[in-house]
Amino acid sequence: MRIAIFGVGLIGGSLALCFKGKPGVHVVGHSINRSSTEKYVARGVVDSATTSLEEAALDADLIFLCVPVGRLEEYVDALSRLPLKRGCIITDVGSTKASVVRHADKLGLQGAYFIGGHPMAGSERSGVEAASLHLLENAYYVLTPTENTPAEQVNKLEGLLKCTRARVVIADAVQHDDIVGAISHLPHMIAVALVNQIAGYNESNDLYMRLAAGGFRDITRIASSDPVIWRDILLSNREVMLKLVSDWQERMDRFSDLLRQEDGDGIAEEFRTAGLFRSQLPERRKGMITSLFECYVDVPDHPGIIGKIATELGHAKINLSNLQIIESREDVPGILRLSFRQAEDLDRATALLTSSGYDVHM
Ligand SMILES: NC(=O)c1ccc[n+]([C@@H]2O[C@H](COP(=O)([O-])OP(=O)(O)OC[C@H]3O[C@@H](n4cnc5c(N)ncnc54)[C@H](O)[C@@H]3O)[C@@H](O)[C@H]2O)c1
Ligand SMILES: O=C(O)C(=O)C[C@]1(C(=O)O)C=C[C@@H](O)C=C1
Repeated sequence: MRIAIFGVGLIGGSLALCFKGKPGVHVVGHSINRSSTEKYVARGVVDSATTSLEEAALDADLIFLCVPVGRLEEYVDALSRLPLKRGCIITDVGSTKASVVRHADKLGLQGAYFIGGHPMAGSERSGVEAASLHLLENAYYVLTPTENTPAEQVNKLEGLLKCTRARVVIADAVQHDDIVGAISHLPHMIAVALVNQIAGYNESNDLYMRLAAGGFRDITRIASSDPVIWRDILLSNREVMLKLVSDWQERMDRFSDLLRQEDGDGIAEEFRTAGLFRSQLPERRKGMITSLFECYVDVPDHPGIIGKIATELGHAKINLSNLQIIESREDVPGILRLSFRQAEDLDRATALLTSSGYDVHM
């Protein structure tokens, strides 16, 4: 089986790593730059790489388009002009689905099938350097076949995606964009607006930046995402975003009213409602390179306490992937953030530390 990946960056590279080395599979990477193709091979992410679109697509059974959303349609067009292998499946990983699915449907590929795709995993990092074999593990992977897509082809793609260990979900492309606009694209816009607002204040007083602690970091991680990738996503989902921004402004207006009216009960109610909904979110799944499985441990301000916790975990053969002190002040208990690569390690660490008398929370 020959799998071609156009754009071997964070997502394309992570997919390539999932397929590479499987028996009978050859993964070919495509980039418009020779230096990039050399890098893909040197890093061992693909079996071969080329700058030629024709060469990459030739005889491919499966083609993944992993370029910015704004480039997807021209790739579908270019592929439609090539003599593709009969039964070839072309899929993409773009964060919006309606426009590319509509475009491919209109085009009517000869002997090949287009099935829109979107793995709901990622990170604020980009490029092949950020690719990971585990990125998509346990994440939802949305496929958006249309009524013209044969079920057999969808099943074939679903079967191939098993290598990623993601969970496939079938959705309508337009509905996908409404929902993902709300739970992914809007948060990115809010994070960026918030960072830029604070950066403005910081120009006259750098204490803003120096005091920015856990809360600011937690809500703004995604503001460091790639500008071109996100420009394309937001423009492609423009209509949906305009409605969502307007709803967001209404939410902010509500907060302004509550503040103006000094309505403490109303403010507390907003937090209560939000906390309740958030506590019902599905269990945190792996799907991000940076966050993985995490828990927080309240630690007393004793010298050597961090070493003691790390040693306890080590003795129990629990693999810690990161450890961060997020709050530590004299005479006040601190908070340790522990990150693990496996859910099982998180569960075992929680049980162990709780039985040793530590307060562990998620
Ligand atoms: N970053 C995420 O969290 C995330 C998650 C799911 C899906 N996606 C989608 O995956 C796709 C790729 O995003 P990524 O995060 O892997 O980005 P990336 O920047 O890591 O990779 C993009 C790849 O496309 C190539 N590329 C960039 N501009 C190009 C152009 N003009 N022509 C041809 N190739 C070009 C780059 O060389 C790179 O290999 C996007 O469509 C994005 O919407 C991103
Ligand atoms: O975790 C992140 O950094 C992401 O931005 C991942 C995220 C998301 O918003 O959840 C971003 C874009 C994708 O299309 C899918 C996933």
